[in-house]
Amino acid sequence: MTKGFFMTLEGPEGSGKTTVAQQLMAKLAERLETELVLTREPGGIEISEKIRDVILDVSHTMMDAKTEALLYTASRRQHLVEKVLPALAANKIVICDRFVDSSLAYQGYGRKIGIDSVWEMNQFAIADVMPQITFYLDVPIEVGFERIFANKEREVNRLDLEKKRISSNGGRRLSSSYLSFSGTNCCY
Ligand SMILES: Nc1ncnc2c1ncn2[C@@H]1O[C@H](COP(=O)(O)OP(=O)(O)OP(=O)(O)O)[C@@H](O)[C@H]1O
Ligand SMILES: Cc1cn([C@H]2C[C@H](O)[C@@H](COP(=O)(O)O)O2)c(=O)[nH]c1=O
Repeated sequence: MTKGFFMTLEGPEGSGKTTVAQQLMAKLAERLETELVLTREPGGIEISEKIRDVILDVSHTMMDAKTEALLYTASRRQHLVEKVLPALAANKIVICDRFVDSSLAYQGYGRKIGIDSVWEMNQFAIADVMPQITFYLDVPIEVGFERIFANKEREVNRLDLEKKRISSNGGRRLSSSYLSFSGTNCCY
């Protein structure tokens, strides 16, 4: 049985998840004694950051959609057991930039693998561990991409290059896919 509190941020690239996560962290730290952990997916720990590098490498244009989905899931599993679950067991508040909803939206809908298949694959990794609350930053995909491409310091990754070609229709599909599986604990 986990203790602590697990919250996640979701939304398209450039929607402001990292910015909001840092602000949330600062506000909570002002008000609470509880220890806070700010982390991200894919990544957050050494093994998962290495998996992130493999996924986002611009030279990996041959990557199969299911391979990509499995890599996100493997990264999630390791991050969960090595960082998130121990923090929750120690009664900490964990704020995570992306979690399983990203896989449902990007791999399930975006890559057309299917929500049920991606959910099933992720169950093997997360075994019913879900956030108590998810904040969805509802920013149009085009606005998010304008922001990130305006930031010359941000390294452009394989997925950014792909999405530069995404039409506004593709963006709307991603947003509506997030909304389609939002649960009662989600602040979308
Ligand atoms: N409310 C906002 N209005 C305008 N620009 C913003 C806002 N919030 C964040 N930004 C800017 O947009 C860019 C992306 O923000 P941020 O990194 O927080 O988004 P993100 O959702 O975490 O992106 P990514 O998915 O690429 O990690 C940054 O340059 C940031 O300064
Ligand atoms: C967790 C997760 C992420 N993605 C995608 C979304 C982004 O394009 C990249 C990197 O994430 P960032 O927050 O923008 O730095 O990975 C995904 O497709 N599936 C996932 O499960």
